[in-house]
Amino acid sequence: MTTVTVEARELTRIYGGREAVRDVSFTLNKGEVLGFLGPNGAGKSTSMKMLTGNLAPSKGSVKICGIDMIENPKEAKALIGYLPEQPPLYRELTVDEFLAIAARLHRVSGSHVKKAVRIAKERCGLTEMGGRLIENLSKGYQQRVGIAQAIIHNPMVVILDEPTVGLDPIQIRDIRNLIKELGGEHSVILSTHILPEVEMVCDRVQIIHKGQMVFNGSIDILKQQRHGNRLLVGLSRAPANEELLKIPGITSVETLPSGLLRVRHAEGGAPAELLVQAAVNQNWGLYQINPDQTSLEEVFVQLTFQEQAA
Ligand SMILES: Nc1ncnc2c1ncn2[C@@H]1O[C@H](COP(=O)(O)OP(=O)(O)OP(=O)(O)O)[C@@H](O)[C@H]1O
Repeated sequence: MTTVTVEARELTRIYGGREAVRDVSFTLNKGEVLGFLGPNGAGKSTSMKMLTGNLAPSKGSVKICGIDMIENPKEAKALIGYLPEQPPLYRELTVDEFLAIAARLHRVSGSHVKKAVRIAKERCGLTEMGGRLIENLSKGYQQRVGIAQAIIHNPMVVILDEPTVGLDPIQIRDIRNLIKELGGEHSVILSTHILPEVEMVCDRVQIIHKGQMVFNGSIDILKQQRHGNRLLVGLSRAPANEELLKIPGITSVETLPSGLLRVRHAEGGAPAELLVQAAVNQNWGLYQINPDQTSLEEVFVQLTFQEQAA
């Protein structure tokens, strides 16, 4: 049975008469990692703050495991772990000291604090770092400490706002792996402006643009959009485009600067086999044929453009 952990309904936030977030609704199930994707200024942080009870919505509601954030904020917040965009770290403390304080703030009972700190450190790859001052850690390790404080009370829902910003590629890879692992036991909402990050880490994605949701679906649907209806074809003795257009299903042919041909085909049509047969029969010198994927960036532009045009 799927357990709904987060239910957001028509979340709206108005700043000085301007809607920073408008009518954002979604549900999140146990174990899912949801990507909350959007360019800078789209309204991600504002949404994260409303979801975590740090900012009151102008309209709409949030329920965490069925508990209403406005009616029962204490109970609802206890089920959430939150890493804000600016991690709340006491840099002059050691990792152990800081995590012990975070545990107490999250109401972990005195006798369980030590164990909670140990488990959070283990899960975040910080076991060897307990005695180190936070200010002396690399940014990647500081971010791990930020995630460790978010999961110290073993919350149902973990909300991470742009957790990989400012990290180097290795640190980014490590943090993404850690987020994936968290998804097994917790529900995770990952706010990010990086499309490949969502593809690597998330099961589901929501795209927010100018405060409104423009896409809400499984990561597979987003990936399918990337495949589009295009093939990249290399022919060393390419015929005139008209010859290729005679192949059933092919709707257009474009020669790219690299010499490759971008062949578009009708929705559902798969002319690759016919094209290969024709190339062999007519000695066109076929040396490459593969799907021409739309980048996630292109998909994003298409989705946000559709929204603007609507
Ligand atoms: N306290 C505030 N007062 C007025 N406007 C605000 C406030 N906080 C955010 N905004 C505006 O609301 C919009 C959404 O901001 P938000 O920080 O939620 O976006 P974001 O997607 O998280 O972007 P970023 O990744 O750059 O933080 C922006 O236009 C921002 O300028």
